[in-house]
Amino acid sequence: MPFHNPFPSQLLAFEAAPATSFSFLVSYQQIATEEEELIGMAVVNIVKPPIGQSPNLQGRAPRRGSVVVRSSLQGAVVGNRTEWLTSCAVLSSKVAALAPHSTNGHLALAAAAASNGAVLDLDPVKTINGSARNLPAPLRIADLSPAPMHGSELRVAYQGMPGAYSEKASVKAYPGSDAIPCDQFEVAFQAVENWIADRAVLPVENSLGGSIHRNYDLLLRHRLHIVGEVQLPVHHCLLALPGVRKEDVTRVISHPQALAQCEHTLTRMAGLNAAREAFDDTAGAAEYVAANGLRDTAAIASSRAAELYGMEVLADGIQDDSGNVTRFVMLAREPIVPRMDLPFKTSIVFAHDKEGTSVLFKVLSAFAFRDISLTKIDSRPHRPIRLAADDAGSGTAPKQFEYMFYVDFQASLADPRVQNALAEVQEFTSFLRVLGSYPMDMTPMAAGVASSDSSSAYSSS
Ligand SMILES: O=C(O)C(=O)C[C@]1(C(=O)O)C=C[C@@H](O)C=C1
Repeated sequence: MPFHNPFPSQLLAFEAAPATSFSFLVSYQQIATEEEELIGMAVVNIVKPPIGQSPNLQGRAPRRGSVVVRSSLQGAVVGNRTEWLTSCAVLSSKVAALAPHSTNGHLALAAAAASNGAVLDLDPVKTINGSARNLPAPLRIADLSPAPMHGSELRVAYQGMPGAYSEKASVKAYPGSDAIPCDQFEVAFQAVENWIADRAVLPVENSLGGSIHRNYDLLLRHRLHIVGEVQLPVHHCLLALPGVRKEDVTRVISHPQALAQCEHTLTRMAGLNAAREAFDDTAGAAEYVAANGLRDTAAIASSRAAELYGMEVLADGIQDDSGNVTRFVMLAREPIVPRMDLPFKTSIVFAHDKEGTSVLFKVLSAFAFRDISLTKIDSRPHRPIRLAADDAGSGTAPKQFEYMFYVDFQASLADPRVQNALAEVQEFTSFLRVLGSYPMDMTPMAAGVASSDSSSAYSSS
């Protein structure tokens, strides 16, 4: 798999074939010398046993570096698709958490599997004194099969664990697809870039918390295209282990956006006096409380997370505003063909290297004079952002400027008004990139299906 390792350790990516097996790439480190040194990477393959059979009955002889075990997760492994995905995510996060602290990565991976019940094949990739990591892997017959073209086979990467709102958004965007959990936003981007997933669905803004800046930075750093949007009503619950009362809780953990969206309600909640602590994602917070048997900690997450991780709902609907909505974008390797017969939105980012506000005024005028409505404008302070390679080499890359401006407007790139406006904008700016032109999510907030990339067979409309 053509990976470079941007992270110091841990889980790098998932490759999901949930019907039969589940693979992910994990790196682990030697910390015995107190210096964190990468000692290996492994492709870990969890094999799903046939229903009703235990793993060691399927004729897979345990090989060197493999373990065949039966224990607590076995029931989930042979259960339905959701349980299978959940157990893959839980098991892989445990392996990723365990491996870096070991002086023997193989043993650590094996031990993690043994404690969770699965057949685990370790296929180590040499990294010490060897350069296997940098050599291209030989093509296999499976690599030549065409990319999946039907909704049921579409692989959609999202950040978080099963039960996260991003998972729900992925399912809303691409009904019938396989949702692939990723531990970080960057992993979801890489999963699409490396053909492990076909799409990524990532949150970009929330009606209470505002923009999710990390993803705007990543949009600029990577070369994926926005091919759709989906808006999801977010209904938060306060979850705790069965029998725990609000009075027992001293700590509430969740994704920072979720904590922000519930801040006032938590402060006013009778019987609750708890510190807040940030966690990677809402469902991950619930799983952490459950897995560690924490009776003094509650998590803010969805009711689905409560079901998945065996938690009880202490309080329901705790977001500060009942109209709490998060907007997600769908990302793909290729842009879609913009259309004029559907309500379309276009997202751009630009920068300028001139002093003052006149450039911004001129850019906005280019849209205003053509009656093009803006739906969002946001700015990010300039930091030394690593741009996608072809932006950096184009000669239009930003040099000295103070802000990157992100603008969404309600029109298609196929519209001549938009093409004229962008031609004008390019004259005032030192950097301009169209992030995508895509169908607007017109579904009523209560339920329904999003507008998705209309050029593909995955279209949900
Ligand atoms: O943690 C999750 O469940 C997520 O999907 C992430 C996220 C976010 O990043 O904003 C998504 C929707 C909610 O607004 C809260 C959290």
